[in-house]
Amino acid sequence: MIHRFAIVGFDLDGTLLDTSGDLGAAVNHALALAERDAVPPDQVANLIGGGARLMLRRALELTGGSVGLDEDALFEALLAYYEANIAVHSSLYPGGAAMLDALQDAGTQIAIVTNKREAFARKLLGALGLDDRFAAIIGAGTYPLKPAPDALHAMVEQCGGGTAAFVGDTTFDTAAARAAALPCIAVSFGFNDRPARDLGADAVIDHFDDLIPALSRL
Ligand SMILES: O=C(O)COP(=O)(O)O
Ligand SMILES: [Mg+2]
Repeated sequence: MIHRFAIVGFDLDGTLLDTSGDLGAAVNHALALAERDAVPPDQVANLIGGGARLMLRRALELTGGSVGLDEDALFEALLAYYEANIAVHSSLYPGGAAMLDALQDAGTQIAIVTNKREAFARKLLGALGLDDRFAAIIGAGTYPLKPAPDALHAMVEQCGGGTAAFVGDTTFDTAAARAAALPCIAVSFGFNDRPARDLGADAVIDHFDDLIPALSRL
């Protein structure tokens, strides 16, 4: 046994996948409709983690506020653009494929819990040829968003129960894991809303090669 967990859950944006290019393009599409400047690529990561609505709100705040704008219409435009361009610049972080293989070879069930809309999460994972691997894919739509623990409880249930750990990149993930009483590992290469060592995780990894060793120490 390489680690003690029957289930390892992953956050999607900024944890398993670097989606900042496509999310950034979608948010900048909405900003352009509002005649706002684009958010520079190095600032896009700071907008992501609490769902698409919060991403748009944060982008509008950065570029002059939302007074006088039809935020609902901008949000719909953002979603439509994102859905049509969901996997143009998105890919697994380095070492992700080998790490998922190693977990599955060891008999571990892998799952996704994301604040991204579930249909989008499934479409993106499908476009990358990854959707068949996961025992559960849970996105926004059915349960309250992370940091609420509900989706993590549902993940364990959908995987048939057992000891679980969660891997994430923001305080939305670490707080959800804490609330669900699951051990949590933070990745330092994602869209961290605080320095990775301050996210409140049980361990921090800088590369997916270090995930299984970190799980085995929990
Ligand atoms: O949609 C978001 O803002 C974040 O999604 P995530 O939960 O996969 O990081
Ligand atoms: Mg994330």
